[in-house]
Amino acid sequence: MSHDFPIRLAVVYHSGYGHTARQAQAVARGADAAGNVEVTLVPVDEVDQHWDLLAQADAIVFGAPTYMGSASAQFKVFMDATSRTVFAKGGLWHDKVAAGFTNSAARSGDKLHTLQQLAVFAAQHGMHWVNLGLPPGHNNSKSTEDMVNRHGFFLGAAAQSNADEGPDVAPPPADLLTAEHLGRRVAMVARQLVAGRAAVS
Ligand SMILES: Cc1cc2nc3c(=O)[nH]c(=O)nc-3n(C[C@H](O)[C@H](O)[C@H](O)COP(=O)(O)O)c2cc1C
Repeated sequence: MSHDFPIRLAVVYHSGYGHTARQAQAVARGADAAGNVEVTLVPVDEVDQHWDLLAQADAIVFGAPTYMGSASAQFKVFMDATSRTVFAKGGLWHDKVAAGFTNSAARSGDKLHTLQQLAVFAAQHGMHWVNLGLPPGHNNSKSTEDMVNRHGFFLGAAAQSNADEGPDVAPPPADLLTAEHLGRRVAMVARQLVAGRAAVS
C-alpha cells in the first residue's frame, strides 16, 4: 500500500512491573513497520503532557495489564480522566481508529473482559475499533505455543507473562509478535481511513 499518507499513532498504556510495557513496545514496532507512521508511546502516568498529541492522532491503541479481571486501576484513572479532557470537549477522539491489548499471568486470566472494557471505552469516544485479524494460533494438535495469537483472541492482542518471570523474558516472543501484528494492522487501517477521507472529501 502507498505510504503517501503519513499516520500519527499513539500507544497509551499502563504497566506496573514492565511486562505490558514490552507488549506496548511491540505494538509500536509493528506500527512503525507499516512505514511513514509517527508512533508515540504514552505511559498513563505521563498522559497529562500528551493530551494535545492524542487529539491530533489518527489512531490510539490502548493497553493495560489485567488486574483482578479488568484493566488496572491506573489505566482506569486515565479512562475516567478522558471524560473531562476528551469527551466533554466535544468528542475530540470521534472517528479515530482504536484497538487494544492486555497481558496477564494466567492463560485466560479473564483478559477478554479487559479487551471488552477497552472496546467499550473506545465506543464511548466514537472511535472505530480494529480487531486483531488473526486466526487462533494454537487450537489443534499440530500447532504450538510459539505461534502468533496462541491465546486465540479476536478482539485484540493478548499476552501471558509467567508470574515468576521478569519482563526480560515475559511475555514470550509469540505474544510480542502478536502485538506487533496488531500495531501494523492498526496503522494500515488508519492509513486506509485517512486516504479514503481524502478521496471522498
Ligand atoms: C493487583 C494484581 C491483580 C492481578 N490480577 C490478575 C488477573 O485477574 N488475572 C491474571 O491472569 N493475572 C493477574 N495478575 C498478574 C498480572 O496480570 C501479571 O503479573 C502481568 O504480567 C503484570 O503486568 P505488568 O508487569 O505490566 O504490570 C494480577 C497482578 C496484580 C499485581
